[in-house]
Amino acid sequence: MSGSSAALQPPADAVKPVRHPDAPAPGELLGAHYEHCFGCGPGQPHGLHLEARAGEGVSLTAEFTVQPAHQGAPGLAHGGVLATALDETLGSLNWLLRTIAVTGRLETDFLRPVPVGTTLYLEAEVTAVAGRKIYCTATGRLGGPGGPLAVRADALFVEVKVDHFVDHGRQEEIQAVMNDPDQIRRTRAFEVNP
Ligand SMILES: CCCCCCCC(=O)SCCNC(=O)CCNC(=O)[C@H](O)C(C)(C)COP(=O)(O)OP(=O)(O)OC[C@H]1O[C@@H](n2cnc3c(N)ncnc32)[C@H](O)[C@@H]1OP(=O)(O)O
Repeated sequence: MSGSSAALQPPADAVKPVRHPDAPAPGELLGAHYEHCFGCGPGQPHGLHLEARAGEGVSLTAEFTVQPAHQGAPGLAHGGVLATALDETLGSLNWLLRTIAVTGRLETDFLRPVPVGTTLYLEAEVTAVAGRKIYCTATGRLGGPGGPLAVRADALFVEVKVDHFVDHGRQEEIQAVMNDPDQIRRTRAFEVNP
């Protein structure tokens, strides 16, 4: 079964998303937003090391290669890891809007098993925005853009202030980010508009 629930249907007053004028150009790699992010950070040895690239409008593509550390069943990717890849890809869209937002709801369809060693090719786009609510959708294909559809997701992200992280995050990590002399790295840790 597939298709998103009523909770992920944009309301009647939803509008089309607007790409931020300073969003990276189509084709540009977005880079990791935070070194220790499990989804994209280079500082996580068993992380996904997902690489996202800006697309046209408010869309992007991303890739990640399933490693032995990502197994659930023997030789197959864990479903939670695949959901993480979708979540990270969808979350990266907010950089194109220059909005700080967190996942409120993520609905995932697992359509085919994904073997270890496979590169999952992901495509995502924001479909609608209603106030603080950002509606988006993503697919993951085996091997490349024309590969078989393996996973898909619909999600709702909710815009938050940077206080969301400062108030709830462990002080150790928040302080380390705040003390980073690199302003871009500091702001991107929370995907904040610099
Ligand atoms: C920095 C980028 C990192 C990217 C990494 C990948 C993304 C992530 O994994 S983020 C981490 C996982 N997510 C989280 O930890 C979020 C935890 N949840 C929260 O903090 C809160 O519940 C939060 C912020 C989502 C919403 O709370 P709050 O700010 O009080 O807003 P709230 O008033 O409840 O909701 C706002 C609107 O969203 C809707 N909404 C909120 N949650 C949901 C949900 N689960 N399903 C449907 N609608 C929802 C509400 O109904 C409300 O709608 P309306 O405006 O029409 O009344």
